[in-house]
Amino acid sequence: MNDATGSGIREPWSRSEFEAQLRAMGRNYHIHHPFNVRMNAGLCSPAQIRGWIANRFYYQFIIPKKDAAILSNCDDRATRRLWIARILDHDGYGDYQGDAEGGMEAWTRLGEAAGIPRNELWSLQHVVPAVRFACDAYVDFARRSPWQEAVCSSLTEMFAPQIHKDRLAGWPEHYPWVQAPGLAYFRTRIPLAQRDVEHGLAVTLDYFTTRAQQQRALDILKFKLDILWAMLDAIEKAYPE
Ligand SMILES: O=C(O)c1cc(C(=O)O)c2c(n1)C(=O)C(=O)c1cc(C(=O)O)[nH]c1-2
Repeated sequence: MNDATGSGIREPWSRSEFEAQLRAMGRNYHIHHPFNVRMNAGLCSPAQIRGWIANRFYYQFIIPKKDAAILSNCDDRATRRLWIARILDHDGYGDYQGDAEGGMEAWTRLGEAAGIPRNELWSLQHVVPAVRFACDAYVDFARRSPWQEAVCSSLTEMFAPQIHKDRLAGWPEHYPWVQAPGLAYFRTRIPLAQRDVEHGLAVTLDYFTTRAQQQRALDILKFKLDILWAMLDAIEKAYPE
């Protein structure tokens, strides 16, 4: 314990030590979940892959609502100008800005490439209750919390590039029945996640400055890691081997 004052109040971590503490939380990332490990090793059945795609779609479905909740709570114009890109990344741009299709469309293509018709995916009929509860908890947290805390909760994306790279590397060999163009979502997310993390980390390192606040940031990140973990627990149970 670093208690320089002798008062029981711990010194804050330096910026780089705080970042290292946040990054160390990657040990709890769903990349280590048994279902993901099996998926990555090529051991999932087509029904399990389809079940994962259809359920993970609900995460895609709530992300723009989560980001809109953060925007609605954010008083800082400079942050809003950057944050709004996240909504457009997922929803696409509409006719005004040139009609970029966005991540939800790319995920829909992934579903189609794996044999899930568009309407079936969007009907959410395959989404199991615990996946819905877990994702809804993320939106709820973003609605009720100071926007900087909600920004901090997005930092699981620090660990996402590797999980996307693993899928790009493994799926063509393990799951050749998933048509290759369907994997585009994973490719496009890598640079976007890196960009998002750069911004999210800057907000987090600036906002959580006392040791108690830094500890709170770690708790928030754990809460979000638990959401992703709980989703895979539920998917694993719904689609047994
Ligand atoms: O496939 C994954 O494992 C994974 C994880 C995460 C994440 O770590 O939160 C995101 C994504 N994908 C993703 O595609 C995405 O757009 C995304 C946005 C966010 C967020 O919290 O705002 N996380 C993630």
